[in-house]
Amino acid sequence: MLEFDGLHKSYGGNRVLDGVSFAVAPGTMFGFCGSNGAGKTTTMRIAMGLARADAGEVRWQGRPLDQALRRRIGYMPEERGLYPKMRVGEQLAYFARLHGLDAGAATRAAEHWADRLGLGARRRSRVEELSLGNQQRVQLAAALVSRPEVLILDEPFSGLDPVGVDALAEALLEQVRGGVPVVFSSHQLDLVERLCDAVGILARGSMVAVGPVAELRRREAGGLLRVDVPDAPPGWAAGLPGVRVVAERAGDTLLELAPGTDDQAVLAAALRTGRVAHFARREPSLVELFREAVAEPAGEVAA
Ligand SMILES: Nc1ncnc2c1ncn2[C@@H]1O[C@H](COP(=O)(O)OP(=O)(O)OP(=O)(O)O)[C@@H](O)[C@H]1O
Repeated sequence: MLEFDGLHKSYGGNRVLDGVSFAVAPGTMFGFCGSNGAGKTTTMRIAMGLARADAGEVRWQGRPLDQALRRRIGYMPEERGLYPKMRVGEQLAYFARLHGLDAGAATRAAEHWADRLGLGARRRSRVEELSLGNQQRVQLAAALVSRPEVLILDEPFSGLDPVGVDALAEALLEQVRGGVPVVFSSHQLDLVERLCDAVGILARGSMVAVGPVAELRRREAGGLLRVDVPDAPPGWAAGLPGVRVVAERAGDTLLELAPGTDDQAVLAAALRTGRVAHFARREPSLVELFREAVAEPAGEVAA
């Protein structure tokens, strides 16, 4: 297990992390989500020893991370970290050697990952000559080239075109199939939902939701009901007790039911308007879960 355990971190009076805990099992992909400034980068930097936690620790296979263990981690920093003048192939081989591969193995790994990430034709180019998206591919190759046991990636998908996203996603899934735990931060929730076994949402200094996406969606599904009543007049559900109309378009209506509200009463009201084309509980999307999770509780906003 890769375990983030009770991380606290303040910068001056700004409390950024207030007990961040989550775990990533070997062979699983974890999507690390949260608003801008929530503390995702800070959490990853603490894991990599680039920032110091005020309290808490990060462990891999039960051992707190130290510099020796960190050499076994592939890390993609948010600020990126390539040498602009170095050629792509040399750079990748250099990173591989830094992580302990011998010269021959480092060159082979550099070639392999350049090809895998669609950079084969650019191996002799200087990094500064590449587009931003291609520099990003190099950065990812740099994280993979040392055959890491763990991958920690800060927004690896940002700025990639759809082909680049697919190449990166396939490379990461292959690592997962090989038993590597992968944690990556992202604002691209569709990707997180598609790729990740589990997701964590960071807000107000701690993880406000953690678990498999399907489980989180099921857990929150209780309140949402989609009713399609094509013949109903606009506002047909507005006065129903315990019901809030979330959206309504030509009779296709999304309702949020307060706890304890009888959905059969809603069905009866729907039938009174005429034909009911659809009536079902609806699971929220990850975007809706995210919005809900990061929203300030009403009391705190007032405060
Ligand atoms: N070295 C630092 N000194 C002071 N404040 C910092 C430092 N690093 C981060 N912070 C603050 O910590 C908070 C969390 O920043 P962080 O970069 O970890 O967020 P994030 O979740 O990665 O955001 P984003 O999604 O925008 O990348 C922010 O308020 C930021 O200003």
